[in-house]
Amino acid sequence: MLLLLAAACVVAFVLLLYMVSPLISPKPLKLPGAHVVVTGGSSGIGKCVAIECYKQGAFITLIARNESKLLQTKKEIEKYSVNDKQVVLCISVDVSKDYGHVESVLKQAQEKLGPVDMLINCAGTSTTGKFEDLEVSCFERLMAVNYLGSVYASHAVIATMKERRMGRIVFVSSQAGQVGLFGYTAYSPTKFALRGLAEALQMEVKPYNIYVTVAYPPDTDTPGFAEEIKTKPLETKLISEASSVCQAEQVARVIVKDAIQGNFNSFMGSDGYMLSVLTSGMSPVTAITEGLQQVVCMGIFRIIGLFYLGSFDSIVRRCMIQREKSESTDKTK
Ligand SMILES: NC(=O)C1=CN([C@@H]2O[C@H](COP(=O)(O)OP(=O)(O)OC[C@H]3O[C@@H](n4cnc5c(N)ncnc54)[C@H](OP(=O)(O)O)[C@@H]3O)[C@@H](O)[C@H]2O)C=CC1
Ligand SMILES: CCCCCCCCCCCCCCCC(=O)[C@@H](N)CO
Repeated sequence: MLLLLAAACVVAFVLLLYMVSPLISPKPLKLPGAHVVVTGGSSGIGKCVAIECYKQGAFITLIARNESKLLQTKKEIEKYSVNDKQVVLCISVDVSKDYGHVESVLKQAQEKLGPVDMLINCAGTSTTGKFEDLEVSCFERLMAVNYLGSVYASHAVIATMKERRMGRIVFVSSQAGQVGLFGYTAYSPTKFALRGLAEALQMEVKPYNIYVTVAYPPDTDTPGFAEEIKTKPLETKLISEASSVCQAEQVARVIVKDAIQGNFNSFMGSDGYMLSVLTSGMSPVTAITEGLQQVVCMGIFRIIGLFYLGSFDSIVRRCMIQREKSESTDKTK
């Protein structure tokens, strides 16, 4: 009897889940004919995101500073056209400098290609090093580009999206925006900031059928990453080995898929999954099953996470001892 009751409860619960899930899950965005703006679209992840959207029939606006890189990328993207109406527009602007300028170029882009359906904030840069070795200007610069750059572009398109009651905004954060690690004192806070912005903004714009996505890519093989690795402290390199290096095409595919579906969280790989569950906090869910998984897995992932943290601490300690040894032998020479 009791067993029957329990079974009935389970069935009722599952039915309830199915009933409420359409309330939570957004309708997918249709990319064919849509206008997609990609900041940082001339290189790395942004370029691959632009190609992925173009392949699916979107019109693209690329935003970055270097004009020749933009034009070269435009040519590269155009090879993937799926119809002869598609356009790739290039805009050279620094997203971190003057809001008025960013606003006016986005207005021009909308006059040419129509209102923005999806904005992907991918322009960003990274500098690693020990806290005391990084100049304070570096903290200011990274916050300006990675955080304020995303604020400016999003601010410039949100009013039209609200009027049209549709749209997608993507913030490209990082796994370093979910956990603070050795060497990332200047970079991590800029990526954590995007998460706070995204949560608050999502709550404001959800009734207008606008969905916000935060992507947390791991180390990804891009020109930016190649630059970063030149000055990376040994500790940061060793710690980062906990998560493998991804290809930009692969990362872009996941970001575009999640953005189309309106998922708040976008991650890749098993460590990406664990980090996202662990750091889900008060972030919104876009499927009931997502919430359930978080409830069930949080505790066990915390235990796994503590082991990771322990191993990171021992990497840092070993490197410190090694450094001190080599410094003292240097002195005796
Ligand atoms: N690669 C990685 O390992 C990871 C990267 N990320 C994030 O993904 C994003 C892209 O990274 P990635 O592809 O490696 O970077 P790249 O350095 O390869 O590309 C960066 C792009 O952003 C543009 N950009 C940089 N600064 C500005 C600015 N001030 N105004 C306008 N455009 C700008 C660059 O063009 P230009 O210089 O001409 O302006 C370029 O198009 C970044 O936000 C990064 O933090 C997240 C996790 C991992
Ligand atoms: C249970 C929990 C598992 C935890 C696993 C933790 C693994 C952390 C590795 C993080 C690597 C940092 C990526 C930064 C990438 C980035 O943004 C820069 N490359 C930008 O250029």
